[in-house]
Amino acid sequence: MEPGRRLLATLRSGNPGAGRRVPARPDLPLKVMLLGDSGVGKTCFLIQFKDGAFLSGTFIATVGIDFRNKVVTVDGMRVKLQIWDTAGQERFRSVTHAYYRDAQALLLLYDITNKSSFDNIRAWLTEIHEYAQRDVVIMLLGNKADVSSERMIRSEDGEMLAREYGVPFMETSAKTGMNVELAFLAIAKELKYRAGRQADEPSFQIRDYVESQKKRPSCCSFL
Ligand SMILES: Nc1nc2c(ncn2[C@@H]2O[C@H](COP(=O)(O)OP(=O)(O)OP(=O)(O)O)[C@@H](O)[C@H]2O)c(=O)[nH]1
Repeated sequence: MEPGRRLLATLRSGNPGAGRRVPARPDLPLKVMLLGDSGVGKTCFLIQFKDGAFLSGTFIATVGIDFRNKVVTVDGMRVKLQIWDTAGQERFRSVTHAYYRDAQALLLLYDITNKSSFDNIRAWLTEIHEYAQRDVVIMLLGNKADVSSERMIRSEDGEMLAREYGVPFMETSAKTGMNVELAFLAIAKELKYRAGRQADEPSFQIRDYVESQKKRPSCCSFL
């Protein structure tokens, strides 16, 4: 019996122990990592999700690795996301590699205004295949979609690369919040689904879900 129902049943039965605090239903803990070149917006992406705020102004590169927790509710279940924000700079790679193994999901970001951050995605995927779990959930994100005037990478190119690697894709903005929550929710849904599908639960396809829910930047690219 679920803890909530058990509490209700105990209260109804008038059991003397009914006044005791019943522990909340345990959260499903999940580890997510943010990866991508330095400056693509990983820290801002995390802050936007966690606090709904955008860190503008001087760019301060992450040193090593840091994490934040956020609980989301997915189809009635509390999912505790532990989100690791990694330093994109090359010199911290050996530190961050050590954390790949424990991650159940990876959000891999590039910056749509920075071509080299997109060109480096293949190298990131090679590292991921080397260090992460085989069944890790990967999502490709083209961040800074709000800066359409400086766009260097077409949305179609992001889509093509994602299709080649069989991963879901969307463009995001840590500044406006576009698709930020959706990225984490889609991952939480996928991992919750994998953790234990209920008999009456329909099957879940993360790519279909992302395609049906994602917002597209309002202005098309100049490319
Ligand atoms: N316009 C716009 N600027 C962004 C966005 N995301 C991040 N930025 C800016 O890009 C710069 C780098 O952002 P960070 O989040 O610090 O980048 P990072 O990927 O964490 O960088 P490292 O810690 O070095 O790996 C900052 O000046 C941010 O204000 C976005 O979605 N839109």
